[in-house]
Amino acid sequence: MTPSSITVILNPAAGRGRVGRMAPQLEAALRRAAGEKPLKLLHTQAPGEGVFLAREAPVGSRVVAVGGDGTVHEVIRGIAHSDRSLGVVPIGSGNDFARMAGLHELSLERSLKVALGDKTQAFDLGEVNGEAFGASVGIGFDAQVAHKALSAPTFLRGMPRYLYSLFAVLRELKLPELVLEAEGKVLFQGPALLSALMNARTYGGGIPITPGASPHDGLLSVLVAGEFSKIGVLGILPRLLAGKHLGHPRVHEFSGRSFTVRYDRATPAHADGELLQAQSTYEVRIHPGALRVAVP
Ligand SMILES: Nc1ncnc2c1ncn2[C@@H]1O[C@H](COP(=O)(O)OP(=O)(O)OP(=O)(O)O)[C@@H](O)[C@H]1O
Repeated sequence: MTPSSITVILNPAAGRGRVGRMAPQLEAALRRAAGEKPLKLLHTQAPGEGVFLAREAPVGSRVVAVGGDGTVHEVIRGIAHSDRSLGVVPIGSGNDFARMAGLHELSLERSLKVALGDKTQAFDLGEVNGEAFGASVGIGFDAQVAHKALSAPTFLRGMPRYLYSLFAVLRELKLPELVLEAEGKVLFQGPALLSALMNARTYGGGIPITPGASPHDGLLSVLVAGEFSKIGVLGILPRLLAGKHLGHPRVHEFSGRSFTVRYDRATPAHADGELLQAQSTYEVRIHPGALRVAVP
């Protein structure tokens, strides 16, 4: 369906500042791709602002996120459960939402055309503690590493920053106790390294945590990594990166529409790679087909 108008939300900080550097070129290309369609170009000024800008977009419009998963996440939160549709021009570091939607390998020119185009598809929409998400929720170790990275020395960037944070978390590793429930039934109980509740197959920039997940099956794919020692973590990480972790006896898989994830303490979590306020309980569910996304 043709959107009534198009609002483009650019995050100048995304892709380590690439969107900001490319902004004049991107804006010119967007105007060309929009042709006669009414187009509004907005830049976020600060983290979180994308939610509000997207919320103000007109009824029935297309809201296009130009940036990475964080930008897409904010736009999704702003348009969830409305009649607005999402366009994505993936210029981030991770781009797992774009990967899920089959957009990440398009040329820039093609991805602009697709993001502004009329073809859309219904995607399942996630919800964690009342807030929408698109691709992933991760709770535990991976979120702790992301949290630690916020306070890592500023001279460390990219992979060295990640490795520094990973070993800092590993040094103090003390697993929380997890109870995972669905429909009143306990599915897992015990110490847990991490849990992932996924719409997408990947998170963290292509890590295939739930290779069987689909954003069109009306279900969340859930993975729990149970009790792992420090050495055990170092053993499972390379398997995880290669998508070879599923046969491991302490890795458990579930699927369903709604889960309660309860920890014995506040445990860090992220949604689409964006850190959430740490809680001890996360209610996670899926709304089948609730998000319309522009696709090739
Ligand atoms: N004007 C801004 N200045 C600084 N940060 C911003 C601004 N607008 C948004 N942000 C924040 O920038 C962060 C990074 O954005 P985003 O995730 O889109 O890019 P990325 O990190 O390069 O990509 P990915 O998440 O795919 O790895 C988000 O947490 C978002 O809230």
